[in-house]
Amino acid sequence: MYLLIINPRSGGGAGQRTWLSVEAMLKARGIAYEALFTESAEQAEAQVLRALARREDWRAAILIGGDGTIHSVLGALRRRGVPLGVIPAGSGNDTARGFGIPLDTEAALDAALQDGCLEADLLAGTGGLTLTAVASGFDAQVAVNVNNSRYKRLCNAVGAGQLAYIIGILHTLITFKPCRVSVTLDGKEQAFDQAWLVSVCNLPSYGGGLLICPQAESGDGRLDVCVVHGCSRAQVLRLFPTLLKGTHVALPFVTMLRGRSVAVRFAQPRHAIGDGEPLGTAPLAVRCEPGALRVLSPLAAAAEGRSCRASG
Ligand SMILES: Nc1ncnc2c1ncn2[C@@H]1O[C@H](COP(=O)(O)OP(=O)(O)OP(=O)(O)O)[C@@H](O)[C@H]1O
Repeated sequence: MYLLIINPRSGGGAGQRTWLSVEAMLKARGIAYEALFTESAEQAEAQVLRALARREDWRAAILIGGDGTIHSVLGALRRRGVPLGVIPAGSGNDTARGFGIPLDTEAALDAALQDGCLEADLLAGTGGLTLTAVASGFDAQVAVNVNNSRYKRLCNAVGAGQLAYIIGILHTLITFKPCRVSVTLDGKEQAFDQAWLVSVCNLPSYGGGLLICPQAESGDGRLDVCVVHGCSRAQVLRLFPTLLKGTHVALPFVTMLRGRSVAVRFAQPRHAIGDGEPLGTAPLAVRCEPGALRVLSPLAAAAEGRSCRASG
């Protein structure tokens, strides 16, 4: 029996449209499932826990939504053995990208119905559990500004969602002031002056494919950290296109770190987001929780040592 978890509102209504086509595919293939529509991020974890407790023969929890929806159910799936399948229906879909899950609905359903899964780490700490990245500073401020803006609604209404983020970057670039940050990695503290952002990653990309930590691997028991510091506004602006290929790692004002736990303390209050959802402005403390989640992934077949079977 499969549990389908659906956020109809994800991707501006893509969740509902995707569900309708998945429902038709499941019926056509004669696959047994129960559908659970989550009402809000706050209630989702309890809804999923209740559903999981109702029976013991769940083969997988297949989620239709974006990274924010996945974020809301991580607590229910952590260390539970029921693997997570993802049918992307968000605007960013960085979880799907990180696990090699196709963006096409039928191909993603195929990936969720096969048995190969990966043991994935989670980021635990400030704001609970995160699967993709905890971002703080400039990038989080862009997300907060875009979400609170009128231009986001205007851009979405004309089908130009990406444009809202370009406007958001320019808008934030004018107002944001870098400041000193202390980054304590596995107990060792380093300080960076004029810091723009510190991103703590479990998967390589955030923001819809921006490769902020291109070397990050979800199952290596480590978190990857990207610090952007000591650069001008023009250099930050030029940094964004390089994130599409992850070539920013070679720039002199970018420092990449790797470890098991990290604490981030900016000299000024700075916003943070986890899986694209707001986490507030408190200092961050994040640790890697190895193998806390099983994810159904087409990459499982090629992964040595960290692949698992959904039925096992
Ligand atoms: N489980 C849930 N059920 C209902 N609503 C949710 C749930 N989780 C989050 N939400 C709300 O729905 C919004 C959209 O969901 P989601 O983040 O999955 O899609 P998105 O923002 O379009 O895509 P992405 O996160 O991939 O960019 C979230 O920002 C949040 O406000």
